[in-house]
Amino acid sequence: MHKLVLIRHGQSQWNLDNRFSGWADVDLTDQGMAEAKEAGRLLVEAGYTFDVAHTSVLKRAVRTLWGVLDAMDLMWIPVVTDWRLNERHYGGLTGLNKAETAAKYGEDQVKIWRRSYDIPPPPLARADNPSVSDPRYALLDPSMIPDTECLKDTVARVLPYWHDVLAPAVASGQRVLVAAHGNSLRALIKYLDHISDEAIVEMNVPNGVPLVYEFDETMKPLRSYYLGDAEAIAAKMAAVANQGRAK
Ligand SMILES: O=C(O)[C@@H](CO)OP(=O)(O)O
Repeated sequence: MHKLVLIRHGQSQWNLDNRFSGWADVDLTDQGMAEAKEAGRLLVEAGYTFDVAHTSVLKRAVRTLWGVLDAMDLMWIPVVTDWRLNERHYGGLTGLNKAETAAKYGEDQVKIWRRSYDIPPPPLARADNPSVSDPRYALLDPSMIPDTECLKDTVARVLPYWHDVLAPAVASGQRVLVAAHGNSLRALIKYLDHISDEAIVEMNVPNGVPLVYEFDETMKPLRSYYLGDAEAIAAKMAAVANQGRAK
């Protein structure tokens, strides 16, 4: 049997401020860093260790990974950063307050923008897209840099990373940790658990909680589970869902 551990970053400043983040490079709050350390502690307690870690090119995921690895005394393992693990691009909503956006456009519209499978938020104008001139994407063909993304678009970049990089590593026996984002993880989870386009709308990933996947020898997912207190995890998931309320 093979195992893989996924973790969404801890609370970011814009999670706290309830703003759409997407590709904006927002840092963790002190609580977010504490969540990362606690996740590392839980992983040690449950007997986990890792040979390699993968994360996005956004500091809230990178720093979460650092916190987890620090708590596990594993800061020496190889770390691979890749833009394909980035959060879903939030287009023209990036930086806006979610509750204010819901008050202006309605909660239903915000839920469509946040959670529908194939309806993207309004795009950024190319000239206003800071990622185009961001050095971290300099090696990317500019046509690959999105101006907005729906979850389907995120699936289209996350799955090649799964098939080409992550799944072969796990299948070869490496113990892999992935620190990423709510929607890049929803993209992967949708694929691994065969979740329908309709059902994925109601699925929210809590901040800073390790999610373990078990696979058979052919990399067929057998089961998955979060580590930690079930009630606290359910409360964190509900809090994520409620971010789209007008209040
Ligand atoms: O703002 C974002 O980029 C994401 C994750 O924090 O939010 P949401 O849960 O609304 O998709």
